[in-house]
Amino acid sequence: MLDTYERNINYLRISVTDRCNFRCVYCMPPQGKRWLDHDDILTYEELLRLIEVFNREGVTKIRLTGGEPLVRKGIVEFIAAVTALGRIKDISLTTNGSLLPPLAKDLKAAGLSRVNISLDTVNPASFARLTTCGRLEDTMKGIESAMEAGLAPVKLNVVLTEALTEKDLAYFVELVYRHPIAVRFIEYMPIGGRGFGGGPDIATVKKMLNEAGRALLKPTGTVRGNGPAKYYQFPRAQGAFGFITPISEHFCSACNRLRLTADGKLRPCLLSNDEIDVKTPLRNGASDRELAELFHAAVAAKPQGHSLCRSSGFPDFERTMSQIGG
Ligand SMILES: Nc1nc2c(ncn2[C@@H]2O[C@H](COP(=O)(O)OP(=O)(O)OP(=O)(O)O)[C@@H](O)[C@H]2O)c(=O)[nH]1
Ligand SMILES: C[S@@+](CC[C@H](N)C(=O)[O-])C[C@H]1O[C@@H](n2cnc3c(N)ncnc32)[C@H](O)[C@@H]1O
Ligand code: SF4
Ligand code: SF4
Repeated sequence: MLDTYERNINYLRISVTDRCNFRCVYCMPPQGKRWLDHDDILTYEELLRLIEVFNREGVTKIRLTGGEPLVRKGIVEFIAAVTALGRIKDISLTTNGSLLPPLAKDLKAAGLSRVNISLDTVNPASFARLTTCGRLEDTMKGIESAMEAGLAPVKLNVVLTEALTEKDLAYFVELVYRHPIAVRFIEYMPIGGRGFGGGPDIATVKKMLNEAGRALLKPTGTVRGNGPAKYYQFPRAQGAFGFITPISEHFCSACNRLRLTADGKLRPCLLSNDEIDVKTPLRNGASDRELAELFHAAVAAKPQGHSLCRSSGFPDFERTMSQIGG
């Protein structure tokens, strides 16, 4: 469905839970957040109904996120049910990877196409500090299991922090030469974390990658995805690097998405507090037509760009990133 600015909205990011087994410093406060009660979270049946209705309005790609989507029980069966609808072309998932090893093969068999895994550094101490309670080794095993299961292309999400070192970049260069992995560097967005600064900027990272790879990264269009990353490749490398620049070079003119929070709010823009409640009407017996109208309202409410584009600065965010799904 086209929005006011002629953007085709065909992608829904669904947060299946606000819960997480990590506490990344840029994503949530150190004490975590008060979790939603189970009753406040959309059930899988409710999610399936919304997916069917929104699919008729043009949604063909879905990403499951959270919090950590793999902490929610029944996720494999849910993905199988979405697959069984036979209408969604691309089902993907964003995860911290730590819980993937026992699930990766089942997720693939259920119809999950691919995973994006967060990995900000390969230094175990820095990883533990950034995630507060994560272990590097668990996420590394998760990445291996995703590759073995064929959840391809595996993409890594690296938020730019001061923990990112030359050693990390050398590791990532080696990785993309050897494996068909996409490593994406993401600018920090000031939303709901502990306040954050430092870390190299994108230009510095690109320069350091060129030095570490002893070659020049060239733009490439070969990486499958629905998101905002711009991709580059070294000659003869199997994988690629991507850059996600919501701050220095935003991509709002190509925005193709809505978000659905775990507690059933449709969010027209990641970086705006506006939300439309679908859970209450859904639970009060709304018809498919009425639910479709809420989808239309969310599409109509999509801003042309985030508030920094309008020079009014970011608002005070009411939710953390973990409560929206990134
Ligand atoms: N500002 C902004 N950031 C986004 C948007 N979509 C994703 N991001 C950020 O991009 C990073 C990577 O997101 P992912 O969940 O891995 O998904 P993706 O890159 O959109 O997915 P694919 O391209 O389909 O693989 C996260 O930090 C997101 O918060 C968006 O619409 N606006
Ligand atoms: C909120 S997480 C949810 C999925 C999963 N728990 C994970 O970490 O991949 C989704 C993505 O948002 C990114 N993210 C979280 N907080 C961010 C911030 N303040 N700025 C930029 N990206 C952020 C994470 O690195 C992750 O790649
Ligand atoms: S980025 Fe993902 S893993 Fe880290 S705290 Fe947020 S939701 Fe959890
Ligand atoms: S900031 Fe908002 S408008 Fe811009 S790409 Fe992200 S969700 Fe879309």
